[in-house]
Amino acid sequence: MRTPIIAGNWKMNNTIKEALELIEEIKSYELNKDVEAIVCVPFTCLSDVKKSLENTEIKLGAQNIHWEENGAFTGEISPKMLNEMGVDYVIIGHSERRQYFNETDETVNKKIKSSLNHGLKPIVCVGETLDERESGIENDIVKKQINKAFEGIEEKDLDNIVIAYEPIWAIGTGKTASASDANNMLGFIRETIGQKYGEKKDHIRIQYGGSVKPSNIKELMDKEEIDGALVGGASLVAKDFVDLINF
Ligand SMILES: O=C(CO)COP(=O)(O)O
Repeated sequence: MRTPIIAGNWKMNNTIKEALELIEEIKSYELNKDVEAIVCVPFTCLSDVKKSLENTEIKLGAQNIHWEENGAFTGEISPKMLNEMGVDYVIIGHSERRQYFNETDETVNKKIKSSLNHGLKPIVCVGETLDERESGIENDIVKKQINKAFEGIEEKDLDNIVIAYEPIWAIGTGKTASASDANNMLGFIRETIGQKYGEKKDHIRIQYGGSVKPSNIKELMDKEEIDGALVGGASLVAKDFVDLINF
């Protein structure tokens, strides 16, 4: 039985003051304890949000990481630094980072390994563009992303990794993959993991992401392969995020 997992990706939103207001509002609601809830906040808010999450079950996530522990990498943040701040999860390979910041399958792989070595749980993002889907090559694209991401990753680490399938054409566009399309792709991802790790494939949690809202969460979560959601826009509104956790 895989624990459902709802993660909010705040992206580049919220000052510290705004972040604390949002967390306070989320905390004012009763949350389903059977669902793992995570907020992935900007680096600048990590420390304050961590304090505000004390005595709650909500986990803390970051949105990126460098694979080295330290060194001449101006503007980057290392796993050691995130670890010190009490971060539990880190999003790796989000399509916005692949598109705007030269994230590649190779750097995604290095970041996953480094996160695991420092006790951080990676949320590994994969997904195809609209062009790729219309050309019918979405499975090939996602399979390649998964295989590269998991190169050199040991079976014992699978319990600490989450995969997020986010078709790029569904992010922030209001277009959601249909629940059955999403379910099919997640099943395909699980099979791809199974080709490498056998039965362990049933342990790994796979999220869907892309215009997830309170109005479509139930249909998505009812699907067998969908273990949770990685949520952008709706995670910035306290009541919506709470409704997603309490789907
Ligand atoms: O990119 C996403 C989460 O990482 C999805 O964003 P939206 O939920 O705003 O479509």
